[in-house]
Amino acid sequence: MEGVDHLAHERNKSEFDVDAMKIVWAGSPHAFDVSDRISKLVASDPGFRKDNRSTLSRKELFKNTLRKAAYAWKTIVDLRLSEEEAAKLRFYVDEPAFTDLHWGMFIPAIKGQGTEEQQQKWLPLAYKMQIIGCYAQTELGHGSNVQGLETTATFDPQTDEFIIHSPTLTSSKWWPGGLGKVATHAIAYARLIVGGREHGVNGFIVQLRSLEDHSPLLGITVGDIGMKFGNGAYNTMDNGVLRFDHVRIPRNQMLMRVSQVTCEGKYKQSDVPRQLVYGTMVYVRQTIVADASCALSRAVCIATRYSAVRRQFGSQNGGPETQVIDYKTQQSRLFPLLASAYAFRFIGEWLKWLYADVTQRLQANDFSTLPEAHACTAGLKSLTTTATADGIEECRKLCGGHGYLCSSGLPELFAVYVPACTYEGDNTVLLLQVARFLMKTVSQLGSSKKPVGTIAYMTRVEHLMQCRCGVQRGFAELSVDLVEAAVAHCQLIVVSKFIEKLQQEIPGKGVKQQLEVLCNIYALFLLHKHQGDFLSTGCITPKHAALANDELRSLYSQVRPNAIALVDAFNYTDHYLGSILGCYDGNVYPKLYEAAWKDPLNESVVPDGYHQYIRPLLKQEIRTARL
Ligand SMILES: CCCCCCCCCCCCCCC/C=C/C(=O)SCCNC(=O)CCNC(=O)[C@H](O)C(C)(C)COP(=O)(O)OP(=O)(O)OC[C@H]1O[C@@H](n2cnc3c(N)ncnc32)[C@H](O)[C@@H]1OP(=O)(O)O
Ligand SMILES: Cc1cc2nc3c(=O)[nH]c(=O)nc-3n(C[C@H](O)[C@H](O)[C@H](O)COP(=O)(O)OP(=O)(O)OC[C@H]3O[C@@H](n4cnc5c(N)ncnc54)[C@H](O)[C@@H]3O)c2cc1C
Repeated sequence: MEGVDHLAHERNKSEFDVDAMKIVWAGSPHAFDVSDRISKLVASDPGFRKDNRSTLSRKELFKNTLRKAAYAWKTIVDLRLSEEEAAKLRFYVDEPAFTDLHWGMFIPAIKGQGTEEQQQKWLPLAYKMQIIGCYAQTELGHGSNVQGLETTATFDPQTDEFIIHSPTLTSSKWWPGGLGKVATHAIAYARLIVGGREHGVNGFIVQLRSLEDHSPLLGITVGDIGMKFGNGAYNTMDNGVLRFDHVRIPRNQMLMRVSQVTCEGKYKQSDVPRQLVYGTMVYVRQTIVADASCALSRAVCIATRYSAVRRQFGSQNGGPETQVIDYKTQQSRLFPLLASAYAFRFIGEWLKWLYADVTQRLQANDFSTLPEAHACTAGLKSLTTTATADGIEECRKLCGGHGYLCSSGLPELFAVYVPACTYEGDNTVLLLQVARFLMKTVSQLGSSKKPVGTIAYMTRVEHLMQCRCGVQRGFAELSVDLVEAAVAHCQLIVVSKFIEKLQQEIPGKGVKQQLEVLCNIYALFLLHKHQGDFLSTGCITPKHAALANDELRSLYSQVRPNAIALVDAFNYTDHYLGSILGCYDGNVYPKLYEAAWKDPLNESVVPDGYHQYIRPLLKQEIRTARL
């Protein structure tokens, strides 16, 4: 049955132009072209093979990641790929690595917090990978509370240097990706001390390892923090520990866009807000939102294709059993996730626009939209990563027992993805930031400062005006409710941006109609899930709730014939999906059967350890010996 498309009958049912939807998903014809070309290039190159990750030891796994990163770099250089193509290549190689932090945080931190001069010095080295950087902020004792970091950077005017020091065990840097075994440099965050006075946390470029033999420089103790959740998964990354023992760096290695220290030991603050020291996190949170739709769509693609292949019960007169995708319960779990994948794709696009807009304004010294950008990136990062991590696990369950096999791709995807709920800001901590922003807005309602952008709706919510006295009851006391309010606010953004997307012209037969169905599913599913809140606040009546439920059922029926085409529109190669259950041709069973025999445990019919442990048991030798 090799070469047969087992999902062809499903593909024939679809009512829209899948190729046009692929362009909508990618964002533009150009983005589609790049993505399509590079994903196929990676998939066809045996150097990027990844199906053996779960069976390798940590050392083998890590060395293999180093090999792949070097091979990816060679490919990028040999083929003269553009920055966009290179980023896509790293994405489709699909293996967390030190390069994520080098390109994703180290370089952006220098760009965002370095002066022109610093950028000119460091960026060319970093772009050519003549130095490899990481982002060393978190410590053993403090991650969320950045102001609580203990590492110190004390200015020594005698030598025009900073002395970077870890005064306590808890001040050891702990977690930075790429730090453990690879990075030659770090952006290390430390409390700035000038003339005995403290000036808050700032970033410093610190060389960690020799560029000759990779050994740690004087005063640096560095290593890996150990195995993390799951086999393979995020263990390809060398998250590290780092201690500084009075390490000296030149003064001009303090990132000086936000504040400066002169050679005379004078501390100066620029006109830009201090919060720009946190700017790299805003940037990365925005990219994490865009990534969420990739991870969720990947899981949904696997679960949808497999649900169309898998049959259980319902055979009539010896005919085929029912495809599990036809069960309403399966649809009610799967289709809201499919809708979420599309919703997150569009919110990711919008957030990218918002970030570009705020960056442009910052360059023109307009800081007015920074609080909103912070709230949106923090809140949407929290919402989308929580929903995606939960969604991947739901997809595993939707695939029944086979979803638990590594060859389904779902266990590894979950293990790799789930720390996204913690890194770049714990999701609850981030929602508290959104709540703080919302409460600040509420407290200003009625003043001359009118809320705009994503909070413009607040002026239209009458009862918020009366809530103000309640808010003063204490933020901490009400934090549980405030976090719920923050989630609701973020969901409102997601829904409204999905609706705005539909107001644009969307070419392709039936494409807009499909997106309308998905948008309605996303919104009505939320209403259904939180109907208690909507009913108790009088926003809807029980009749509305029942209608919403009926409408959802009808929407699921409309998605059903298009489900396979809607996941085909993600345009994922089998290599990227990394899942037998999700393979394009749906030829699941022979592939599962074949894969089982390739497991190292099946290399011999009689396992290692038989003579030592099984035979003595069977022969009752163990019991005899004990008696
Ligand atoms: C199967 C294989 C798959 C393979 C897939 C591979 C792809 C995967 C690759 C993914 C790569 C991802 C790599 C991840 C690497 C992770 C890196 C990290 O985690 S780096 C460390 C990140 N750390 C954090 O995020 C820490 C979180 N904490 C904070 O951000 C802050 O400390 C805080 C905001 C929680 C509190 O800060 P504090 O100064 O105490 O703030 P206040 O609450 O007092 O607020 C003061 C004021 O500032 C405003 N504010 C706060 N933050 C910001 C900001 N970032 N930007 C702008 N403004 C900010 C805040 O609102 C307050 O404003 P005010 O007007 O006073 O109310
Ligand atoms: C895989 C991975 C990669 C990482 N990579 C990097 C990296 O490259 N560079 C780097 O610097 N860091 C990195 N980190 C660290 C990461 O940024 C932190 O772990 C994260 O910010 C959470 O901080 P924490 O560990 O201190 O959590 P904690 O703050 O200790 O959280 C523990 C619990 O306390 C709760 N909590 C904390 N504060 C509050 C509060 N104010 N109110 C209510 N509840 C609260 C949280 O919700 C959570 O439930 C990485 C972490 C992981 C897991």
